[in-house]
Amino acid sequence: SASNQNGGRSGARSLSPSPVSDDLQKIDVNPPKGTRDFPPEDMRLRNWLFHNFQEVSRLFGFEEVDFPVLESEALFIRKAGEEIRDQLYCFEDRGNRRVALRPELTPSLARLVIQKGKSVSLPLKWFAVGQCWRYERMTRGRRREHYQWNMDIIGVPAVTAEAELISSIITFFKRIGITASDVGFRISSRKVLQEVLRCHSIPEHLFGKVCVIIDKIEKLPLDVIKNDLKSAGMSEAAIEELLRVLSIKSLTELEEILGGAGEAVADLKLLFSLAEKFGYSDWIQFDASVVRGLAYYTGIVFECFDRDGKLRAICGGGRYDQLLSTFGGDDIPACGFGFGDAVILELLKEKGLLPPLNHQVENIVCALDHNLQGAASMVATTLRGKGQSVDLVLESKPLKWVFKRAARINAQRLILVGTTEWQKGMVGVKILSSGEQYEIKLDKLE
Ligand SMILES: CC(=O)Nc1cnc2ccccc2c1
Repeated sequence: SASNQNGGRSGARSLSPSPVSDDLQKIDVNPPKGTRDFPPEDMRLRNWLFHNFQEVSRLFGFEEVDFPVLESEALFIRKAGEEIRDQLYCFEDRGNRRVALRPELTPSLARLVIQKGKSVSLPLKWFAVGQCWRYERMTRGRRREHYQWNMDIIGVPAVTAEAELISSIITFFKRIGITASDVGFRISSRKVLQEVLRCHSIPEHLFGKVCVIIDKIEKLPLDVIKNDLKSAGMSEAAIEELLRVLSIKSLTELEEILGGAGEAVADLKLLFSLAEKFGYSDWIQFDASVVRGLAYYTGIVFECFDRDGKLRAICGGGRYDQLLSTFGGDDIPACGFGFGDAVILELLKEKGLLPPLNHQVENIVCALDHNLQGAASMVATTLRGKGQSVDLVLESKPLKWVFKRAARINAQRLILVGTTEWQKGMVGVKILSSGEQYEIKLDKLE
């Protein structure tokens, strides 16, 4: 039946109040505090970055997984005084459930592994790229969300897993033009701390909390660190020994202090020898002061830093052999890393390595007469059927407008549908880079 544009409701529509008139105030067009929109130029850069994350994950044989951004708050409640806990974006939902926007991906991954149980065979090599959230008082003006690339190997106790993960990150860096003179990895093992704490018979349950305190050693004054360690239950002697061990800068020295029998030294020696075989020795260094700020790491920990020292850690990770069992799962070893989308872009900007990305379209199709709009749609559909991208001009516009739009969208070709040509089943083609112009039968167009 003939109906007007809006389905015959025009009469009714003009009578009902327009939504804006209810209250004249304009909505805030900016995104919520600490969050970002991704307009096309930013989305192109994000897609380029994520494509590289995904390509490297593919090269390493990892499978992609994803989880809800909303999780039970319980997944992230750890009593080790972590910053990530203080800033949890949590709330009570309409069903009175305590929920949180995930601040990281690893707990969700652990949850899914446990949920899958025996139905998956180990080892698992899973990756995810997901948005993570924190709620910070905007006093610090920092972002409340970022995207993280995570790679995890579940079910491999040997440090061959950590060596593989570090290799994947270096593969990523090489793909985007970052070299070993731009960044490096500081590597240590929390088993170093563990052995010191055991020597001073510090109870195991303090381990996570001590690590979280130590992780702040570069950010807080030493006496504050010492006080926190004391109130965490460490003796003066234990604190002194711990701080001394943390200042060790070589594996040889570490072996002298801890002896060659411990797992810490053995793990690190094996990791560094594997690095040699992978060919990335000049990307890594031992640094006993690296602990990372997440309570659940139990072994090797690493973080990537920019050698100019201008930026925060680019990425970080480590072994978390107890996380699954703390969630009630089996005692399954695991290790992984998180790689945020913010610092890496700052580094690429610094290095002049941001890729030039612009919007491209192969064809812009335009009817030269409003009676040929249908014909133009057929031409667009034919080209799209051949895998060609088409920006179809949807209203009758002066040619000047069409050329301007063609330039703005970086069209390679202008396809003109004119009456005389169309009667011969032909269209006009203009190659916009060369200006070359010709007519062609539609089915010859590709
Ligand atoms: C540099 C940056 O944006 N960091 C950042 C931003 N948002 C987050 C959100 C959750 C957890 C960590 C986060 C870290």
